[in-house]
Amino acid sequence: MLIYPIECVHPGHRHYSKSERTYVALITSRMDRHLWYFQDSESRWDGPYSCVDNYIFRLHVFSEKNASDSTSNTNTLEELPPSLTFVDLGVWRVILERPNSYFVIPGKQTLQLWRDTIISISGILLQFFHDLLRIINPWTFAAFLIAHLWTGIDGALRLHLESRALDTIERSFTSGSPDLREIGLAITQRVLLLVVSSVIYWFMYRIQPVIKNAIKLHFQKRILEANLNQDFTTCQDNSGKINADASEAFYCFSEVLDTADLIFSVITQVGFVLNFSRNQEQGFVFAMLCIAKPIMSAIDTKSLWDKTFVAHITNAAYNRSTAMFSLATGSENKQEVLTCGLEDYIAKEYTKASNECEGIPDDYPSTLYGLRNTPFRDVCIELMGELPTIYYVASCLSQPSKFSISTLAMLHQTATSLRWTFDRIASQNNNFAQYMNKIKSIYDSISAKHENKEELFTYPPSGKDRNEGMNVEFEDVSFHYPGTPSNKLVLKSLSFTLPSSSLVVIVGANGSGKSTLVKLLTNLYKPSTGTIYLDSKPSTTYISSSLFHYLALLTQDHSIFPVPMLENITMGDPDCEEGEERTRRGKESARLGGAFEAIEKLCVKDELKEGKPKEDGWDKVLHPVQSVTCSHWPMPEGQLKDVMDKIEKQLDLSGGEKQRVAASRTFMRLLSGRTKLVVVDEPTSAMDPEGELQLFNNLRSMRHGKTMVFVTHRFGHLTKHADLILCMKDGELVESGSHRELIEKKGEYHKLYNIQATAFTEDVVTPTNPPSSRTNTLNNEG
Ligand SMILES: Nc1ncnc2c1ncn2[C@@H]1O[C@H](COP(=O)(O)OP(=O)(O)OP(=O)(O)O)[C@@H](O)[C@H]1O
Repeated sequence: MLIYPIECVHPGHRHYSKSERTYVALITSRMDRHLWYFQDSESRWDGPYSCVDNYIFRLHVFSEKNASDSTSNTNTLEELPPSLTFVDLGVWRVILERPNSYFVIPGKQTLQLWRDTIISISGILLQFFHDLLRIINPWTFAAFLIAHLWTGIDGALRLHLESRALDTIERSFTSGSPDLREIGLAITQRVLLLVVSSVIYWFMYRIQPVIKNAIKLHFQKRILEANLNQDFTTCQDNSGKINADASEAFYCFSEVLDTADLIFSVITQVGFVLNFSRNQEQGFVFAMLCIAKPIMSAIDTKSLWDKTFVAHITNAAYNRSTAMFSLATGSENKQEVLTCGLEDYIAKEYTKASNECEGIPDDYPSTLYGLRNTPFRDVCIELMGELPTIYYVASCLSQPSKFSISTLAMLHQTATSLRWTFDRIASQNNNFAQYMNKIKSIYDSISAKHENKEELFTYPPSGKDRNEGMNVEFEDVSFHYPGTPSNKLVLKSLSFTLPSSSLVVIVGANGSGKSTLVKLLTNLYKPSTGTIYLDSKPSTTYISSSLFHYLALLTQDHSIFPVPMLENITMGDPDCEEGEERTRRGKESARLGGAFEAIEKLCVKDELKEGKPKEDGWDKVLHPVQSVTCSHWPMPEGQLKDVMDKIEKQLDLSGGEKQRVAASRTFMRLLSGRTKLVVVDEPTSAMDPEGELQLFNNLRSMRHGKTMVFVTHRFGHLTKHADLILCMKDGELVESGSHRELIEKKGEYHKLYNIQATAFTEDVVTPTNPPSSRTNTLNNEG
């Protein structure tokens, strides 16, 4: 089941109960109600964030009319705090920090940005280089550094040699007797410089991939560890997501080196200019005029990158056309698009929406922001660029005897190099700030902290009987999902006890809080108020990892991992000793979970591995990570395409079979013998009735020494075995007791139960089972 990109989302999170996902799909596919629209709070931009960073976008509800009448930008934000302001640029709304004063000295902001960036990142930069020195061999590091810095000297050296060569040639022409030795020496030096530079650049580009890979692997490992150490609550929160990209670390390094080169270039080139101008009358003035334009454009850039901002698309028609485009192109939507006959509808809606936003630019906000400048500034800067030539021509006209071709050529060369270097400074300014932010975000991510600071004890507590399941006690527990703006309670004042080794069934209507209860039971979330006691100690006082060691959780959201099928199952008990025993247990678990036959069926001949008869289904990786890339897409017909198709070929299992694999993983965990609490949350939605019955029977057969909790809408198989049934409604525990007690109460449980019972008794009418003799199978169970 898919959620279309035009979806209803709670602000700040994207979670639904299982049934809500269905309702959203229904609402969006029928289009007969309000169209709920969500502005993506994740489309964030790099930049030095401060208060804008955590600004939460509000859910905005458009009526269908609003959505179609949407060429104008709509204000989808909560009232902005006074320190923020916004500007609409094309389809974008850009939220910025309000400037302290509208009169800004040109260049002041740029200089402030440099200062702030340097102050805020100097510590991190030191740590970054300290880490790099540990990752990269010091000799390679030094060689790479020197090669990089060479690019800074290279320009000035070339200018120097060129000036010497030109000077010698001019002197030869004017004197009438060429100084061949001098000319030869100048040319040789220049050739030597070219050779040395080429070798250095060759070396630099050769070792660059090696260094890049070492840095990426190092930071990838640290990001992986940070992700693994992150607790569930933080990981569910958008702002807590670890989004850092390890490959960026190398580019950050490269950016720091580029900046160092640049500084070096500036110093050496300015040095050359000063030296050169010492020998030329008015040379110094000329040099200053050369750099006036680049300096001016460097410090007075009207760029968005030197501002703290968040940009988001507020043009509803634009968002709608994007949504329609993704509906048409996403392979995950294809089935529903075809079967609902949505082709014409999507094409029509796309055209309608894209017509509405025609002519409204959607370029990057920073580009659009730059276009707001008046032409006056550009004209002034361009005119400044002409000053050196005007100045030189004027001085030649006033003193023609001083005219020299070589000086003119050199001054021209110098002016070009200087301009180029200063232009680089203008663009480097933004890049440097961006990349420094990236380093910061990488380090922020890898130092993400655990939420629970009180963890004191390891589970199980001393004195716990090995043959007993976990005792669970809820004392006045309420819960709201962290980050939900309204703090709406999803569970309200729950108090109950699940005795050790009992079999408990939780029932209730959709959205009543069953799965949330499961997340609290398994310690994924902590209660907002109240206490959960696990074997008489508050759950928050246990070290989470030690507690998880004794838990087994099976839900319908379990996934197939991108590893071989057998490993997919044996990962249920990572502590199981490698080798034959692990394989035996894996296969035994597959039998118990009902996945054995499905996995055996995966046995196929691997056409690429010549001579290898058949690949074992147990070794098959169902959803391998993408490993193939090609030069053309789609690949033209031919042998190369055949090879690619074979590499790409994938097998798949049915939904029910995948659930069986996930169940097998849980059995692997149960076979470890240490599990004390088993929680099963509707894991059989896609299974056939026989498979479901078998799974529940197999789970029950292993209940010795375990407390077992089942969440289910299908009561038949389980309730008659339950020691305790908890019936939930709107986040409250409305009834609890045995099946018989709850039926006798004639309350919520009785109502839910009877709906299922009636469905069976009214519909199953066969010649051997005439209406008069209908049997109420389910009621008889009670
Ligand atoms: N991650 C989340 N953040 C915020 N609210 C959530 C989150 N997950 C669920 N909810 C809300 O909590 C309520 C209870 O959801 P829960 O999944 O516990 O219900 P349920 O009883 O398991 O429903 P179903 O039978 O449909 O699976 C729902 O109203 C849902 O919108």
